[in-house]
Amino acid sequence: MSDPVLALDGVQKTYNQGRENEVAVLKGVDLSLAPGEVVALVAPSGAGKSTLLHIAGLLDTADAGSVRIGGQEMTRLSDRKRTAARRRDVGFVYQFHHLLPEFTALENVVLPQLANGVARGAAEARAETLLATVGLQGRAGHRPGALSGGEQQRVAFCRALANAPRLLLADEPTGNLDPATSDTVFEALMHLVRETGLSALIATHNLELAARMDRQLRMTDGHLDPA
Ligand SMILES: Nc1ncnc2c1ncn2[C@@H]1O[C@H](COP(=O)(O)OP(=O)(O)OP(=O)(O)O)[C@@H](O)[C@H]1O
Repeated sequence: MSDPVLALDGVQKTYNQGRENEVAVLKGVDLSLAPGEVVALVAPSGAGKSTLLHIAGLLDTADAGSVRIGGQEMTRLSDRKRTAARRRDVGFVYQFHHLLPEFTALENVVLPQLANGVARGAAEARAETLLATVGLQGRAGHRPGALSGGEQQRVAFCRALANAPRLLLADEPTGNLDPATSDTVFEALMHLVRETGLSALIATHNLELAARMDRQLRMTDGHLDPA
C-alpha cells in the first residue's frame, strides 16, 4: 500500500501567551490522508484549525508528535530542509487570495514556477491549463483588480497548484464569498483537485460544503474525530 500523503501522529502544540498563561491547542492530533483524498476539517472558531494547518504545512513546528509527508518524517529536519520540503510538497489557499495586484492572472500562476526553476514556456503552458480547468481561460490577461472575488480565488487555487504539490491545505477557501459564489468556487476547487489527483485538507465552517468532501473530521478539545 502506498504511504499516506500526510500523516500526523500525536501532534501537540501549546502557546505561551505570557507568564502562567499557556493554551494547549493541539493535545495529540492523529490524521492520515490517503492519495487523492479530500478531507474537510470542521472546527469552531479558535479550536486550532489554523494551528493544525500551519503544522501540517510545515509553516510551524509541533511541540511533540510526528508529521510525515509522502512517508518522509519532517519533524527533525533543519529549517532549510523543512522550507524546501514545504515549497516542493505543499500548496496553500487562504480565505483571502493574496494575489500580486500588479501582475496578470497568468503571471500570478507563472511566477512561483519561475522561482522554482521552470522555463517560462513550460510555466505559461501549465498556468494556462490550470486556469482553463477552473473556467478562467478568458481571464488569463486580467489583473486581480479586474476580476470578481470568485475569479480571484480561483486564480489563487491555480497558483497554489502551480508547482504540482502533493498536498493542498486550504483555510476557509470560500469564507470570503457570498453563498452562491462560494458554491461555484468550491466546485472549481474540487474539480481542480480531482483533475490533478492531489490530496487536500480543507478547513471550512460550511457544513454543506464539508458534506461534499470524501470525509469530515471535527476538531474538539485539541483532538480530531470523525464528524
Ligand atoms: N502565535 C500565537 N501565540 C499565542 N496564542 C496563539 C497563537 N496562535 C494562535 N493562538 C491561540 O491558539 C488558539 C487557536 O488558534 P487558531 O488560530 O489555530 O484557531 P482557529 O481554529 O484557526 O480559529 P479561527 O477559525 O477563528 O481562525 C486560539 O486560542 C489562539 O488565541
